[in-house]
Amino acid sequence: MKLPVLEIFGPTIQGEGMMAGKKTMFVRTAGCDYSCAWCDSAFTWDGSAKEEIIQMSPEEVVNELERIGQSAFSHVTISGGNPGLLKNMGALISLLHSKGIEVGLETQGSRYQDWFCEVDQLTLSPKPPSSKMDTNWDTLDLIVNELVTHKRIHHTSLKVVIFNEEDLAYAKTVHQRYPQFSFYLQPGNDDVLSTDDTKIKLRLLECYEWLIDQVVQEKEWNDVTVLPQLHALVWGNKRGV
Ligand SMILES: C[S@@+](CC[C@H](N)C(=O)[O-])C[C@H]1O[C@@H](n2cnc3c(N)ncnc32)[C@H](O)[C@@H]1O
Ligand SMILES: Nc1nc2[nH]cc(C(=O)O)c2c(=O)[nH]1
Ligand code: SF4
Ligand SMILES: [Mg+2]
Repeated sequence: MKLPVLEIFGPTIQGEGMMAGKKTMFVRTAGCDYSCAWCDSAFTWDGSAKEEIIQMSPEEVVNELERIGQSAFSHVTISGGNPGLLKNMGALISLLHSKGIEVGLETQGSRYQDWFCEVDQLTLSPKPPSSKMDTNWDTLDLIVNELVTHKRIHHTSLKVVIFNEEDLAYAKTVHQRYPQFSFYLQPGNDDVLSTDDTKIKLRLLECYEWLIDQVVQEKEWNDVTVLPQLHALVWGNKRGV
């Protein structure tokens, strides 16, 4: 019943999507079934941090969250890697709920788990062409059908990262295929290795402005939300924030 954990950090703010700005702790699991060309967390799957992976029980995860967060949090975001690969995540979610802590989770939507229906804010982030990954639409349809059947629409959002016009066309396909979910567009960070914070921040704002310009023109984008990665704007490419 252990989970491969790579990082536990916080309290910080959720930098992305439907809960952007919300105070939260993070649990980052190791391992991903994708290898996105621009992944900002490649250390979770490329082997570079394999010595840092700790197999932890749900109780050990909660103990560590409470050790570093004290009582200064009531929300936990689980990300990765792809936490959707882990069949036994349900036990951690139940334990957090039993302590009155809400749970958000980030996944690309390449695998379904029953416990998706227990997540308070589930973000499905299918990957556009610039990632060089292919979307399995049958799997994404299955996940969406399960979430709709279990009345999870208001606990779920879609978020697509955008680097170019081809990505925007892909995002439009996703939005039109699953119009029932709130939809977020996020500018891509094209320099995930840079340590020059001033340069990163200016570049991210430039990409954010470009994305806003694209969206405001078009009727098809009338009910989307365009948000940058707030943590990247504040802290650049720093890990553990
Ligand atoms: C690191 S991933 C982990 C969760 C899951 N594997 C996923 O991709 O949804 C968390 C979020 O960061 C986004 N992301 C990763 N690299 C990015 C980049 N270079 N620029 C903008 N967003 C990025 C992903 O699209 C995803 O929404
Ligand atoms: N502050 C903060 N917000 C985030 N939202 C999604 C993140 C992720 O890496 O999944 C992330 C992260 O790493 N930090
Ligand atoms: S799916 Fe998420 S963690 Fe996996 S490679 Fe892509 S962005 Fe990185
Ligand atoms: Mg991140």
